[in-house]
Amino acid sequence: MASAPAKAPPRAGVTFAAELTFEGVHLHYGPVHTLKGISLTVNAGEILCLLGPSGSGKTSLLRVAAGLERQTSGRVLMNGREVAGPGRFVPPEKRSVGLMFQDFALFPHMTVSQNIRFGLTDMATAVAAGEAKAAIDRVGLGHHAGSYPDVLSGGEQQRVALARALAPRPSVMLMDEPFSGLDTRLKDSVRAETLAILREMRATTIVVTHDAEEAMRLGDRIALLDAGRIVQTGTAEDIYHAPANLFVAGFFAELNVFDARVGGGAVDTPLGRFPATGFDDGAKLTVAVRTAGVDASAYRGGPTPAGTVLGRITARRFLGVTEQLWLAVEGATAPVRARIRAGELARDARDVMISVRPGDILLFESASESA
Ligand SMILES: Nc1ncnc2c1ncn2[C@@H]1O[C@H](COP(=O)(O)OP(=O)(O)OP(=O)(O)O)[C@@H](O)[C@H]1O
Repeated sequence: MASAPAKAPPRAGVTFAAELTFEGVHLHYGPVHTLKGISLTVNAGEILCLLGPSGSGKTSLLRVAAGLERQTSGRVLMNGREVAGPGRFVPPEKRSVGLMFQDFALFPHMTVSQNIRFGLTDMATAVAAGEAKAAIDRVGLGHHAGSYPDVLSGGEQQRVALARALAPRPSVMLMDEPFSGLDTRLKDSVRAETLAILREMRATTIVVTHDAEEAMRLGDRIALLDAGRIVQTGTAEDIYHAPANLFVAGFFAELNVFDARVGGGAVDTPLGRFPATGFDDGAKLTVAVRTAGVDASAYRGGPTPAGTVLGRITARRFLGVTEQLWLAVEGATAPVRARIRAGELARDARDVMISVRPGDILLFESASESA
């Protein structure tokens, strides 16, 4: 039998994952109605990303799940058992939840080892020491067990915070923007390693983020929050391909947006005429075209192929793999933006033929009409 690679990290202890359910949860902070009827189930062992703009209520929902905040109405259940509701409130320390915050919240006067053992007070000393050591080794910080947090890098502090949250083997892990304090280069590797550990532990996890790409990288599913309401829940692919509304579409991709009215089963936009299947003639639509779905090739005169419109480059910016173009197009009140592969358009191109990939056109009934 092949032996395991010498440097394989020790494996993380497995938790007993719980299903976590929110039922019609409302939360008021005085006059501020922060959560407006949240109903959501996070399956046992699932990693769910709670995504939304600043102030949408992500942290508040996490605090309700942890028991740090008591909702105004509605219920929270773990494995079908009410942990917060009209008649029952289980305090945070009795919920088997692990918490990890954006600033890591390590105790500066405690060593790495003491920080991790902090959450293991219910265990016999020898057992706690063993569990803490296993958690430290799993995040690769065995050599720093006796160090104080201030000598650790940001990435190392993140790993201590992760080990501390996971050492008691919580049934549910709640992570509030756990990577936002890290620089971009470090973020990718720390995120991948964290994900690997969460998968090993099989803890039910909610990760709060305001970054759609991060949510797509991490989550089995994503729940998108806007102003205290969940606007859509699904896999990254589901949401990207079939966003529920313009807000969701705009959260997942950069868009060009036009207003149009359906006529003859289609809409006319500055980028061409697109089919409007499923909408009534006369309906007012918002047409969103992902910038990554707009293509441009140099125009050197003569007739243009069907399905293309002409535009003039007003600005272009090299971004490494891609290039961003700003295009003046007849009928468009704002510059049309295109995200093309870098190097595909001649440097001297000025006038271009623009085409749009059908899969990148999204049609929504205009808010004023659907209200
Ligand atoms: N303790 C509090 N007292 C009063 N209002 C609060 C309190 N905590 C949060 N809020 C308000 O509730 C709303 C949601 O805040 P929350 O922190 O949950 O949003 P968030 O989506 O996590 O935002 P961010 O990404 O900026 O952290 C905001 O309007 C906020 O001002």
